[in-house]
Amino acid sequence: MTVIGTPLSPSATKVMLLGSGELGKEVLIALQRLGVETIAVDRYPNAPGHQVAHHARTIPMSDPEQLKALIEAERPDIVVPEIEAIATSVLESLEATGLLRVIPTARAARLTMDREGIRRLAAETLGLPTSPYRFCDSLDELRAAIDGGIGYPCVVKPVMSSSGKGQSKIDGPGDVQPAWDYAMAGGRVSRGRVIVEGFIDFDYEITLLTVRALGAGGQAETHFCEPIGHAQIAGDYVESWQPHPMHPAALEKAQHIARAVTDDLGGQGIFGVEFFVKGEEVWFSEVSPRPHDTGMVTMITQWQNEFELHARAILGLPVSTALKSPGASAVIYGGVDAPGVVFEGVSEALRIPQTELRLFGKPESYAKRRMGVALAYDDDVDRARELAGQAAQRVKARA
Ligand SMILES: Nc1ncnc2c1ncn2[C@@H]1O[C@H](COP(=O)(O)OP(=O)(O)OP(=O)(O)O)[C@@H](O)[C@H]1O
Ligand SMILES: NCC(=O)N[C@@H]1O[C@H](COP(=O)([O-])[O-])[C@@H](O)[C@H]1O
Ligand SMILES: [Mg+2]
Repeated sequence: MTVIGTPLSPSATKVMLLGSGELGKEVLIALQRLGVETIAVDRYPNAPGHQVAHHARTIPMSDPEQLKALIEAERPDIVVPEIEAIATSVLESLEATGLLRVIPTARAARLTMDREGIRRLAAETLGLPTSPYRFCDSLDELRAAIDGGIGYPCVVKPVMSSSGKGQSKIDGPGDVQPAWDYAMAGGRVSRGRVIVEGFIDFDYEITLLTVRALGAGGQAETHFCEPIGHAQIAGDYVESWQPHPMHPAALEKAQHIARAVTDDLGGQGIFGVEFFVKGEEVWFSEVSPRPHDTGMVTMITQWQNEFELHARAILGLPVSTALKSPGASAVIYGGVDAPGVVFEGVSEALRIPQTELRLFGKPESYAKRRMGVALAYDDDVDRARELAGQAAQRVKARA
């Protein structure tokens, strides 16, 4: 049974977020509402989550010594990874002491830290359908992998990256060298290894938010949210909507795969399981053992959004994945490279009916940095997409 203490007192239930961007910020808000004492950690000061937590700490989270020292100093009950680039060996050794819990598990954080652990688990251990793939450590190996069977078109990604950073599509031999160079420059943590995947010519792609929470008897239970459709440009999500209609056979396959992956990863919390779908055929793409960027739409579509679901599941509380209304989200990019930007058009955006905005408060804008998101609801999901898109377009950052 869950008990929650009083923040800033000896009885406090303390949760540390490793990564405090837009997703962590909402998890922190959900935890605060449940009376949890929160510690937000990120690699740079004044990250979105730093601005709403009880405590804000800035360290390079991929440095094992600094991460260990911080966790030992703060003594959280629960550690919640929010990005993948974390020294997960430290989490595994601390979890083994039994003094704290890692969400969902330290092993899940390690396996999803880079693309190799999770891809080999899904495709080779669990036998799930994925794109064909090879891992390569040099340009020559990349060329050999493509010529040796992956073929064209294909997609190259640094093994450790997200939001499309360092990712490119290769249509022919002339694209190989630029794709390699871009991957080397674009990973979140530099490492000379990439995955090359055969290109899947899908009809649509979805995120299936999957929650592992505790039932009344204390046993793990799996809950699925309605499928979230999304559109990506250069590997980064620009728009998402929920629900995305699916053929019942495809939905059943996706749920079956999501259950297989999340059962193996174990623990408590929400997972964003990504799929490519063509007709009734379904490919597993990847999984985040944490809230998913495309799931920001649930801030307007679900009674319990993905951040609240994560907070509840982490704490061992009951969850509901029920839909409140169909809806959509549209990303607001920085558009400019500048610190301390000013957002114009906010009231014009919110004059569009049935919309909401989130401005994340990132201290510095880059042209392609996600700075906010517009949300809209409507019984008609296409109408919701139009409204969210219009609202996002009206918001402009300036230096
Ligand atoms: N093998 C593939 N075939 C077709 N499209 C692909 C393939 N791999 C990736 N993509 C496209 O690129 C997008 C991003 O890929 P992926 O999810 O692997 O990258 P990511 O950097 O981990 O993104 P995020 O962290 O935002 O989820 C996918 O959602 C899809 O639109
Ligand atoms: N696809 C993963 C994802 O969306 N992660 C989210 O982006 C933040 C980093 O943003 P930044 O690169 O702008 O600092 C992360 O902290 C997380 O909230
Ligand atoms: Mg992805």
